[in-house]
Order: sequence, then structure tokens, then C-alpha cells
Amino acid sequence: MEYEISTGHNALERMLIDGSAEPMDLPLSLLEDITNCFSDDQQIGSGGFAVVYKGMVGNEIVAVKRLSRNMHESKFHKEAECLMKAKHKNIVRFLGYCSDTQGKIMDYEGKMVMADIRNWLLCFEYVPMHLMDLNGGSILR
Ligand SMILES: Nc1ncnc2c1ncn2[C@@H]1O[C@H](COP(=O)(O)OP(=O)(O)OP(=O)(O)O)[C@@H](O)[C@H]1O
Repeated sequence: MEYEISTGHNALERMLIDGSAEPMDLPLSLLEDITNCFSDDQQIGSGGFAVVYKGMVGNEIVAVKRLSRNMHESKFHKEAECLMKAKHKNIVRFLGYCSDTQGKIMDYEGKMVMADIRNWLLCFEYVPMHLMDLNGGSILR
């Protein structure tokens, strides 16, 4: 786990330096680590289907969008696939994604069952508040 986190840190740091690097798959452990386990004080906003957290990668900040577990898996797939292709100077840079399923034993109607806990996350470059287009909700660089 430690190795996974430090390798992920290095890869994200390299990516932030190299503006032409392609978005990549990111381990959940790394995204948990840089957002302090998605703590409330790291929260920077929320939208219709997601809560967005600030993540620290070295001295750099990234935005980690945690999508609602209620959304359909295919919506997450479509969003990630579109973001992989979307490269434009006026579109916030997409750094990577995480699709992770954890098995957790839970009480369901009085029975202990193994439930699949889905984690869908998207990671972007951080855009300071004053550069946001607040009217459309979209983000400009
Ligand atoms: N890359 C980013 N850098 C900084 N803050 C961000 C970034 N992405 C999102 N945010 C913050 O999180 C909030 C919610 O982002 P999100 O993209 O989910 O909202 P939205 O555009 O309203 O989405 P939706 O249309 O899905 O409801 C934004 O309004 C903004 O404050």
C-alpha cells in the first residue's frame, strides 16, 4: 500500500510537470492519501452528482471529484471516456480516474452480506476560484 501511494505520488507529480502526459488510472489509496481520506476540510465544492476535494501532491494542488454511488456505472464510464479525449486550452486538464470496488460485510435486512462498495473518482488540475466561470458552472483556465 505504501509503495502504491508513493509510486502514485511520483507519477502524478511528473504528470503535473509534463503538460502533454496522458491521463492515467489512479489507485484509490493514492486519492485517499492526498485528500486526507476525503475529509470535510478538504472539500471545495459539490455538483449534481459529485463532491469535489482538494488533493495535495507535493506542493501542487489537484481537484478530486468523488462521484455519487447512486449514479449509473455507464454514466461514469462515458464521462471518463469523454474526458480522456477532451484536450483544449479552455478545458480544465483531466489527470486521471479511479474505478474501484471494495467488498464489505454489511447488515442487509438482518443478514450479514458481502456488499460491493463502488468508488468512482476523477482527478483534475486545480482551478483557483477567481478563474471559475460561475455562470455556467463550467471551468475555464
Ligand atoms: N478542477 C477544479 N478546481 C477547483 N474547484 C473545482 C474543480 N472542479 C470542481 N470544482 C469545485 O467543485 C464544484 C462542483 O464541481 P462539479 O464539476 O461537480 O460541479 P458542476 O459543474 O455543478 O457539475 P454538475 O453539472 O455535474 O452538477 C464547482 O462548482 C467548484 O467549486
